[in-house]
Amino acid sequence: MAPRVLISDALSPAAVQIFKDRGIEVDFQPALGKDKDKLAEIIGDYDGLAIRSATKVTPKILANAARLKVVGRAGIGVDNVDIPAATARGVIVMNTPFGNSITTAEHAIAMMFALAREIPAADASTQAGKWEKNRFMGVELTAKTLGVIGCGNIGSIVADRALGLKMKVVAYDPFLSPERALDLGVEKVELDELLARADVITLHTPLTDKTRNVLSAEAIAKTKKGVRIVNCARGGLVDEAALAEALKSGHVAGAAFDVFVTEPATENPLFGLPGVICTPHLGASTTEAQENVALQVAEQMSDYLLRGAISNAVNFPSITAEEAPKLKPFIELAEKLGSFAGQLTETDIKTVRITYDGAVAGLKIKALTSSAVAGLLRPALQDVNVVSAPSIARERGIVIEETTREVAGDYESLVTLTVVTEKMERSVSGTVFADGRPRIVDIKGIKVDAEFAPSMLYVTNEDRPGFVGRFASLLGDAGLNIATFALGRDRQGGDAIALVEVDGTVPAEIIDKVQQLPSVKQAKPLVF
Ligand SMILES: NC(=O)c1ccc[n+]([C@@H]2O[C@H](COP(=O)([O-])OP(=O)(O)OC[C@H]3O[C@@H](n4cnc5c(N)ncnc54)[C@H](O)[C@@H]3O)[C@@H](O)[C@H]2O)c1
Ligand SMILES: O=C(O)[C@H](O)COP(=O)(O)O
Repeated sequence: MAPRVLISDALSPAAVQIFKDRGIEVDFQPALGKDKDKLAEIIGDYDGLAIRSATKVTPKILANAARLKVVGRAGIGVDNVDIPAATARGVIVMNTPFGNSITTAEHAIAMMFALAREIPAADASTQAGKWEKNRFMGVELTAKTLGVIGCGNIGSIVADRALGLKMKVVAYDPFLSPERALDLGVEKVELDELLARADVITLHTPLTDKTRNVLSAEAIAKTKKGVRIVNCARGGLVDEAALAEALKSGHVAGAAFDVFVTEPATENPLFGLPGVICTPHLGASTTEAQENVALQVAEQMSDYLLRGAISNAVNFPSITAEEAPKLKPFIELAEKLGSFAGQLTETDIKTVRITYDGAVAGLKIKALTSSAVAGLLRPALQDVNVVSAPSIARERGIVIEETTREVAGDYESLVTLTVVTEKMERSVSGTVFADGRPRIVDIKGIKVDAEFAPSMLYVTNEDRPGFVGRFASLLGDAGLNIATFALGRDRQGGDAIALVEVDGTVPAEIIDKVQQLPSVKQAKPLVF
């Protein structure tokens, strides 16, 4: 069945065409994001949800989204998506981190000019027939200091444009390296120095616990008298009430805001104050940027839904379309090794150790580890997948350790999963042969060679004559056909293992009878 995608925000229709061209069914309902009840009602029918900022992907929406595999944000900020809730439900969340950066930077520069020359007020006055030539006395930007708070993708484009305007640029960003600052031609400073020196301040950070109210009443008090403030990043970076006071007192000469604490902003402390210019979250709204992000998100979502390739996911490592087919058999192997160990583990898992030997060590092992952990947890928790597994394991205090060794041993690639509980430590290893099928090759240090089959019996016993005959007769008498039989032992007369593929499920009473056979230590049904 073709995957189905819902577009619930005003994306460029270019996205619809991409989905169709890729063979994905698509419903374009650009106003649906504002109707959360309707969205909750229909989201269960879709594998993918493409959004901008109007759709709020809440735990309630996710709870109804049984089929949902991916949320694609045509834009940058994913603060309208509950990422932990999506991750816990195994939903990939991806964005388009660069597609609207230039456009948004241009909006910030436009806002700075609009403030410097009071263009909106001058326009309104002129069109009202007032010709107030003496009312509007602007400031020149050349040689003024621009303070950039957050010098990432957008902040650095703004800095570049400002340098082109012959401004001096100082930047506050704890993650900006001195080398990058030098490359950009900006001066890296602490926040207090930026506040003291900037004629214009522009914000370009995400909204986090650290950046909320980065321009608080206290910070605004440290700015130069006559400073102008531009916010085209996120509402909440500036204390709106404190800024309103500073505008009224004349300490701040102007503020140009594209984003607000509450959006849509129908009322706000800044509205109507002198020197205030507002736009309705238009930073990314140009034909070019919207086309970029729509095309990109549709490609990314299609690649994931059709080929398992992951790019720009905020809750999972990237996997390219080239890597995906190479990873696929190893993802299956890791997941099955995890499942094998999970079905045999009855007590709390403390640590999971995964070792990648040989060629597999060069693949995206994060994805493999996540698959192994998903397989391991699934016997206990049905609702876990490769995206949610690491966070669920973390919540349960399970330590995950990974080791890679590029040198190959007996196998070109070998994946070994070791589970440590309070009572025991159990290892299982597997590989993928040229046929692309995963195989178990070692259990607790005993060599075997078995494929994973839908219904299997795992038996450990003492290596004594007669076991195989008795065991096979027991299954035969019960009408159970043995499809494949893999045996291994550590030494003659030592510990032995049998991994047996049977047609159909093995009834519990037969497992009990196997368990009672002489020399048998453990008998366990396994399903894959
Ligand atoms: N108005 C719009 O329509 C619009 C459009 C696009 C993006 N945005 C918003 O613009 C913001 C920036 O986007 P970007 O693509 O440049 O992001 P980015 O991740 O490339 O850059 C953010 C920068 O902020 C810095 N930062 C993080 N914490 C900081 C802190 N405590 N103090 C100072 N700096 C800090 C980071 O180091 C990074 O360099 C985001 O919030 C994004 O959602 C708004
Ligand atoms: O984070 C973003 O990309 C911007 O805030 C743009 O939001 P929008 O897609 O709703 O215009």
